[in-house]
Amino acid sequence: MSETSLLEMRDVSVTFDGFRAINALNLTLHPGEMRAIIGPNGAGKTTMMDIITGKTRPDTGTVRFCGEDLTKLDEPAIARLGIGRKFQKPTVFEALTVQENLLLSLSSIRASFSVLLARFSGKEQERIDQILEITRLKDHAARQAGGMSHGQKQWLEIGMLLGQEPDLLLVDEPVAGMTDAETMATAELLREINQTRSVVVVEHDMDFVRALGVTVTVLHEGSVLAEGDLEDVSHDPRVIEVYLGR
Ligand SMILES: Nc1ncnc2c1ncn2[C@@H]1O[C@H](COP(=O)(O)OP(=O)(O)OP(=O)(O)O)[C@@H](O)[C@H]1O
Repeated sequence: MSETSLLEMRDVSVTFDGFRAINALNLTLHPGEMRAIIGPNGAGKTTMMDIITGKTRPDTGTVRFCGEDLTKLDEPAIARLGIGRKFQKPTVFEALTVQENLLLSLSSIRASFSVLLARFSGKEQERIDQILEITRLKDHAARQAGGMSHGQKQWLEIGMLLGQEPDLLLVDEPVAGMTDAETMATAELLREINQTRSVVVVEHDMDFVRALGVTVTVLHEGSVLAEGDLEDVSHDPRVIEVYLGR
């Protein structure tokens, strides 16, 4: 592993029933970096996230995070190392308030409904307030999560991920189904989070990816097809052929 990498995937391949979903994939993420992953349907984006989080084991190759070999660890161990994932569909506790959802997510508290009945410390309230601020949910703390808009639920779930204090956040299609204003606010929100944490975000929405202003990795047939600024990769004839020009 190079000294400057936070996450390094080398020659990673995985085959499902003879179909090679990830094919000699190489990816290096530097500490503090935010990376956008794009690519057509079936390119292997979700499978790549599954490999990083330990949900899928690669057939060959290495995956290192802070020097640790992730292919030897299970999902809870990888989460404990500091990798948190947000799936596409929000899965907040609808019957609880925004604040209660965040309280349950805090890494300092053992997630259990009994914590809702117990007193929690000023330090925990302080962290919840910080997360409410980052996720633009300060004015909604006492609202029931089920009554929030789709975009607000996504922000709450990003907030719940922050509650686990991961060093690296993996975020899967966060702006699908959002309004344009929510999409731009989400780009801003992730940029703020990226001031203190590393982020890998998979997204199809090019306006959102442009607003992130970060290096883009284009996946195609399980490999990296191109990498660079969105402007550069979007002018790459190979990328136009397989993805942007369709
Ligand atoms: N468990 C599995 N068993 C068999 N095939 C799978 C499995 N998981 C993924 N695949 C296949 O691997 C390929 C890559 O899928 P993956 O979901 O990683 O792509 P993706 O880039 O995330 O696509 P999308 O943008 O549609 O979410 C697809 O052809 C998919 O059908």
